[in-house]
Amino acid sequence: MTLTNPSDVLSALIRCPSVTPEEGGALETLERFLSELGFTVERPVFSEDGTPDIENLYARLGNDGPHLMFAGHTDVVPTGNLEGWSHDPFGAEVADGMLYGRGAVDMKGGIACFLAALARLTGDKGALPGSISFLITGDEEGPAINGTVKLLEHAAKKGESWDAALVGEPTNPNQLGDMIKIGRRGSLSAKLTVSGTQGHVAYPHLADNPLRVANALAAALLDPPLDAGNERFPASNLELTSIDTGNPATNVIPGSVDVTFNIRFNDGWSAETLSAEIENRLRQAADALPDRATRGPARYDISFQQRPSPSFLTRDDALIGTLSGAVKSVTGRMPELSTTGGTSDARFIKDYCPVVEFGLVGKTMHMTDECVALSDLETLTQIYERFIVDWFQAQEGRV
Ligand SMILES: N[C@@H](CCC[C@H](NC(=O)CCC(=O)O)C(=O)O)C(=O)O
Ligand SMILES: [Zn+2]
Ligand SMILES: [Zn+2]
Repeated sequence: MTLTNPSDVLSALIRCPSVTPEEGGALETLERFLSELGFTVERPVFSEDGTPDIENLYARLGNDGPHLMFAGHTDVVPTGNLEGWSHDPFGAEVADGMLYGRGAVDMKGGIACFLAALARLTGDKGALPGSISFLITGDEEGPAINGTVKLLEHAAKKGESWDAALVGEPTNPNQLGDMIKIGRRGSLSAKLTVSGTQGHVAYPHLADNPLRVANALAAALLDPPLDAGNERFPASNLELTSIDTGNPATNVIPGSVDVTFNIRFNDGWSAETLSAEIENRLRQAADALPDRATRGPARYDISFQQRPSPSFLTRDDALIGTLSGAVKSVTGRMPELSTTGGTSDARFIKDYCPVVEFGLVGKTMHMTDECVALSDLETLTQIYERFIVDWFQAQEGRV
């Protein structure tokens, strides 16, 4: 195997079953590869009550600035139904020009391409005109508590600082060159509990069905829409994720119901203003309920997630321009600058340096038969190579 070949690197990583929170040998493999390239590697483990211990990796090549960070994760989501896979999810099998395996695109593939790009650059041209770091967690797909956020704090405490960061998440919807992510919407989850009075379905006047109230309150959450979006971000969106009474019987009115939902919000909101809006909508909907004269006011409780994700937007035009230029020069396509989709660990990195995201095609991420075209691995490696060279050159121009 050779480190300049991204499919060799990716195959080795896919063969490590690193389903969150298991390290699965993936960080160990990466450490070996990075050490071969001359990186100084650290493997801190972070812990917190109520969460699994998580292994992480921070590696640096070079001692001087400018300093570019590549960030990502080696943990992967579970395989799901094994019968849905036509290839071993940890076998790294190749068929018809596609490399199969969990993490192929999300995002061991991105890591493999960046590592191969560096192996080519350091092999061809020797020392870098600055430093490059890998900031890699084993806790992106999980609670994200013992991962990137703590790794950044840990490295910064030791005196590390960065001029820019590239996250290698799969940002392209259909083909390489489609899309760069320059920001992310925020994420806020919540649970609404509505209490009623349990009873017999044939005697509803003796009970107080919480589902009737929950139905009205949920409708008020969904309509009107939170906003229409703006030139920077798509519209904010509230999705119901569960309505659960825990009631297995068909002839019992349940005593209470939990309604859970998640909101993806743009930069018109903060978690605080959004929580206030939700509380306000619930209050108004509860006050407007008909037929509560005999049963009294609706009884409900709303609780919001402890650690919501903020929205963010990268405003470093030079960084975005360098990445877009690298994508265009290799693929011939000018990528869309987007803030669509989910959130990512870039939400933590943005507190330390400007951050942009570009990786593989995300079509099969989290699915059975996750796979990547071998040709995409080669193209992304060339894009990363171009980006690294151009970024360091642009830094010289800045001095
Ligand atoms: N589990 C973590 C973080 C969840 C992050 C997740 N991101 C994606 O699925 C990426 C998809 C994309 O790039 O559009 C999400 O948005 O839920 C946590 O909850 O902290
Ligand atoms: Zn990912
Ligand atoms: Zn993922």
